[in-house]
Amino acid sequence: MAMRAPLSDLPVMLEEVSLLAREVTILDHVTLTFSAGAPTVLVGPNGSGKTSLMRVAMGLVRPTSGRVTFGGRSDVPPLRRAIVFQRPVMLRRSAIGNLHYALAAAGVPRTERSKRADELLALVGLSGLGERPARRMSGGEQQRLAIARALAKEPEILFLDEPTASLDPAATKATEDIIQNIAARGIKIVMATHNLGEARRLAGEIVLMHRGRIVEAADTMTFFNSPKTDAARRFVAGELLV
Ligand SMILES: Nc1ncnc2c1ncn2[C@@H]1O[C@H](COP(=O)(O)OP(=O)(O)OP(=O)(O)O)[C@@H](O)[C@H]1O
Repeated sequence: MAMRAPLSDLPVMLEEVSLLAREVTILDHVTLTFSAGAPTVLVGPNGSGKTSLMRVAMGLVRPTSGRVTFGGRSDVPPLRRAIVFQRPVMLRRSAIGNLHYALAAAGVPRTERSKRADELLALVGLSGLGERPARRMSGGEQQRLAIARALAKEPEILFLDEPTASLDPAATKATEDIIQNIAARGIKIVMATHNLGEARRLAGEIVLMHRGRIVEAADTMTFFNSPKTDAARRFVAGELLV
């Protein structure tokens, strides 16, 4: 059995987090908590800071100021956190080969890897495609394989950056089903999307970002039915936030 960290990374808390790059403010005093439970969906215009927020919350980037803690501790290595980027890069191997690599990196013993890889492929609906060269798979298949790969380390929290961007409706539905399935297993999902229908379908809570700030954070019903800020009202109505 792989050794399990005895402590939880949850909740992931950002307190007054700001991030500057070359004097440009990318995140501006963001305070937000990701707790176990239904998915948190990040929405907001291009460049509003969704990806940057996830990178900071994952612990990949240190904020310029403010604090990030994982289960109350700082500087916790990302053993129980995973992120799938918008354009995941696969190794030049089969789908199964990619999963074996991730399982080895996660410390899963060699004798258990084949069984686990098969389970992960099934979880993302790719059973039967294990021998395909990963880089030859379709965009939607690669996105699902990337999710399976991220699950190899049995994360408590999984960050997904626009997992259905550029997918057609059928592939989007398949990916949404997988996300719901993962959430139902008790893994906290935090994801960015530009698809408000998807946000409505998947989210327990919605966080609207604009110019590096959180302009509204509320449970999904409240966000869509009675947004408090003018920006959120306009966003929900489909107007452009500039
Ligand atoms: N390392 C960096 N150096 C300079 N600027 C950066 C850096 N990282 C991000 N930015 C800028 O910060 C802003 C926020 O980017 P981010 O990718 O977080 O936004 P986003 O909300 O995820 O956007 P999108 O919806 O387009 O994916 C953008 O203007 C981006 O160009």
